[in-house]
Amino acid sequence: MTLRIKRISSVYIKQYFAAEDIRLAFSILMPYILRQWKAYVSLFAFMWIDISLTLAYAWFFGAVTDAAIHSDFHRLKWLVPLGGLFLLLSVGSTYFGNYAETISETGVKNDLKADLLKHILLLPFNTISNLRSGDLLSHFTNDIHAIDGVIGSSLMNLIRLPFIYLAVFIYLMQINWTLSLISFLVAPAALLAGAVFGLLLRRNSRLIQSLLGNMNTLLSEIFHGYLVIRSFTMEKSAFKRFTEQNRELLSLELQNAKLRGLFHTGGYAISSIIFLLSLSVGAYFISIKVMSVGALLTFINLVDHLIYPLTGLAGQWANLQRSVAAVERLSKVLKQTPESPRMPIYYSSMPSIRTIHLQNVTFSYDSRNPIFDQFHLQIPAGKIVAIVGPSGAGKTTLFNLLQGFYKPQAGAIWINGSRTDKYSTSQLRSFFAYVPQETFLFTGTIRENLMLARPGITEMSLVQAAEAANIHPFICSLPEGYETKIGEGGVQLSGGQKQRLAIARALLKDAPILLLDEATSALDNETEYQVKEALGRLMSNRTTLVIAHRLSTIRNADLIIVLDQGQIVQMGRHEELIDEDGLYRNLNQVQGHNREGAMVS
Ligand SMILES: Nc1ncnc2c1ncn2[C@@H]1O[C@H](COP(=O)(O)OP(=O)(O)OP(=O)(O)O)[C@@H](O)[C@H]1O
Repeated sequence: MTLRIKRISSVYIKQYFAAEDIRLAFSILMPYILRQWKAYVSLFAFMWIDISLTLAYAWFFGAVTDAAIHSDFHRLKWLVPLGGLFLLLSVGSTYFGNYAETISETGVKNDLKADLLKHILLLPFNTISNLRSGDLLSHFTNDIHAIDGVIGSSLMNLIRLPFIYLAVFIYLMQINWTLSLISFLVAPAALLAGAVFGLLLRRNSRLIQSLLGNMNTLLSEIFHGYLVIRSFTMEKSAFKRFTEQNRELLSLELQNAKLRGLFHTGGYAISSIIFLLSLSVGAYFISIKVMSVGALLTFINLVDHLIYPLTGLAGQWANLQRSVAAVERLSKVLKQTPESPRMPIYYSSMPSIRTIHLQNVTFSYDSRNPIFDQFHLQIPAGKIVAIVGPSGAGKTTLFNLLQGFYKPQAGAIWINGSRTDKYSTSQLRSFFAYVPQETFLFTGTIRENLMLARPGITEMSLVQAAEAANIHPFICSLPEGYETKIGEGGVQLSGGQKQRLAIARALLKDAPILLLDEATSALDNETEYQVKEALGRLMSNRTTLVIAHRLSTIRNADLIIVLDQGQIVQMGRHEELIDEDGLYRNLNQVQGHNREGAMVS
């Protein structure tokens, strides 16, 4: 039994102090705190001014009272201006102390926020795909704001409160040691109440933080999947999931409020008892002439400083723990190894491309089910190469590997005679202009969306690219032309218009390898023909890899590679492959094309 109690209490003590978590939090935050060292040194100085002023004020009240009782006008003459000086000092230190606190807290938070985003932008694809977008958002909206306890006033209070307690206790002992000892008697009760409160509050705060992350994930899913929710009449179930989480949050917040309420009431009760006791015993001491009225006033003024540091310490400790939990959540992202130490930059000069070569490439997303196993592929320079194959064959994965979004577990990819892992991320990304399967446009104007492909582009190149993608006439038909705002994700555009903008953006990048993943799938036949014609001109001096499901779109390709379950099952030109008894002919037949690639009526 005693062993069990010992074990339980050791678990609680461990949980309460959580030394390892605190060490981790400080190891992450210390560089940011040190960057704001001037603000922290000022805060430390203001803390001492504050402690000194607390004692000085209490002494002042006593001295003024005694001087008034004894009609000592000579003393009052210099005491009153001294009080004014204390007041000025107090106002000044409060103002500058608050200012230093804001600088230190916001400075740390801003730097941390910037570094966190930078870190996320540099994470490898396989890491980022395992992190939930709602949690990532929650790091910025909740967690960073919850770190106050380890960087701001709570941290300072953890240092300040023991000092103020000690300073006041020594001072009060000199005034009247019997009275001081009475207040000392409640110290264990105050400490214990604080400790229990701290532990419960910390546990609740952790649950709240994690629930906020879940709610952010749910909300981001609702907003991104808005169309699906409305068309599948999922409004009720989405709303129900949200209200359930919201209710859970409310109940946790209420528990927190109850805890705080209980704690503050307890603290208030203890303070009031001590006040009454001190006043009664003090009044008795005055009546037997052991104490002056001024001394009692000083005592009463200060005695509260013997209670709130004890109860307050636990509150500050709970704040610190809550912040430690927030840093712990941030550390899950921060400890992930970035892909490269620096942000890649845009390379404008277009290197000439010779070949792309995949040698013995083995790759799997989950290290268990290989998408490619000992895969070989030689892509000739300056040609149009089409990749076809059934869904899930590995076509997009091939594009992902080429661009270095994922690294093969074995084998190597060579571009221009060098292994891709020998290129910096900036160099590697400069080789490719990519039109992904799902078009993504940014909130802003058409011009802004095109310009991001190549900073500092001339108006002529911009228009040329838009013309090549057959989107220029449409842009000119809009009242605000290139300055038209396209809404979040380009919601104000049709699928085909978005796709043509994405093609123009890729063309503007002027990279030597063009990767088109179903880039014309949203276009009608006429537009597709025009875009392809324009693309054809642009493809002339670059290597183009095209993924296409509609086989009619790739029959002029220089080389068609037929992929099935990560293997090349056929390779050749359309005319050669259509004659072979194989997957390519089957796929053609399924799509109802004849030998020339025309639709069979
Ligand atoms: N991020 C990922 N994590 C885990 N598995 C993935 C991931 N992306 C794709 N896969 C799996 O890898 C396989 C190949 O997918 P890939 O997207 O390359 O196929 P695809 O040939 O481009 O298909 P589609 O024509 O349908 O676009 C599929 O089985 C898919 O489930």
